[in-house]
Amino acid sequence: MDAELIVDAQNATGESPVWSVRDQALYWVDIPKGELHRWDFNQDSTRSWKAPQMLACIAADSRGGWVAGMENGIFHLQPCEDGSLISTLLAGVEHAQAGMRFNDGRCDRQGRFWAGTMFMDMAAGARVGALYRYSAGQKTLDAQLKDFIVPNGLAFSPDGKVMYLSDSHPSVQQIWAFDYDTDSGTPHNRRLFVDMSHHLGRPDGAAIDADGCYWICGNDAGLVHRFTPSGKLDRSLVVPVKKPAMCAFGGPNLDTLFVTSIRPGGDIGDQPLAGGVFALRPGVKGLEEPTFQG
Ligand SMILES: O=C1O[C@H](CS(=O)(=O)O)[C@@H](O)[C@H](O)[C@H]1O
Repeated sequence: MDAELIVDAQNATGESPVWSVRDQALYWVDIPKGELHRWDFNQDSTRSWKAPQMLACIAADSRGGWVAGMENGIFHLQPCEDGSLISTLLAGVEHAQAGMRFNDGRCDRQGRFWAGTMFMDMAAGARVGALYRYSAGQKTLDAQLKDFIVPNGLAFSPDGKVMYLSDSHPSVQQIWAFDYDTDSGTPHNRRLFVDMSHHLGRPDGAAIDADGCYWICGNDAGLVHRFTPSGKLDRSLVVPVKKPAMCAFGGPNLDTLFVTSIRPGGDIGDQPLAGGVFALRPGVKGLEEPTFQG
């Protein structure tokens, strides 16, 4: 199955693809450039907006616009027709140290926004990242889980009762599953779901399909893996870049797997499409992404 390039975005770090059923469009971000992008399915056209800070993860807000994890907090973003982006701080974060930002994030099936933080100099291996939950009206954020280097791969099972989370750092490369209390929004009973050091690529962004299988980008390996709910590798799909970053189901029938990617600095050698957004037809359908409930 061939991956089709849909946008030659040349993203530095393309992440957080989200299919909007309402707009019939794929939204995603370029983290270090602080850009929000939209690819319109019917027009095959792209628009972009610039945020005032690094922009790491987004979830559609049921009241309009987006909830986003950025450098120093959770923001509301309103992209405007004139090309401007109105950003409003919803809740600030007290990072463990300077030089941190949000990373991967999404809503649970009840519409609470979850996002993790990391120290931007990944090479330092600083275990200072934390996972935060943001619910409407909150003004401050409390860490729900701590001691991550690069929290990533956040996803929720179709019934919302299992939460998945990984750490991408080369020294960790684990994906965990938690029982998730949908009433209180609390993860517990953490256990190893997949040890990615036994598979190709580091775990990056993830998506869940309608069968409850977990799709995870194998960063550095040019692969997107599908794991069954029991943690067994079902298949691996190839993308024409080494660093796929995150995937999301979308398209009118939710049967397309969109994959964003990373364009490393310096000589990109044999990967001219690095940083692009790709579409795959994996033969399974995804689920509509939950919106933030304000
Ligand atoms: O900045 C990020 O980096 C890593 C990818 S990489 O190590 O640069 O290849 C990624 O896992 C993370 O999600 C992203 O925010």
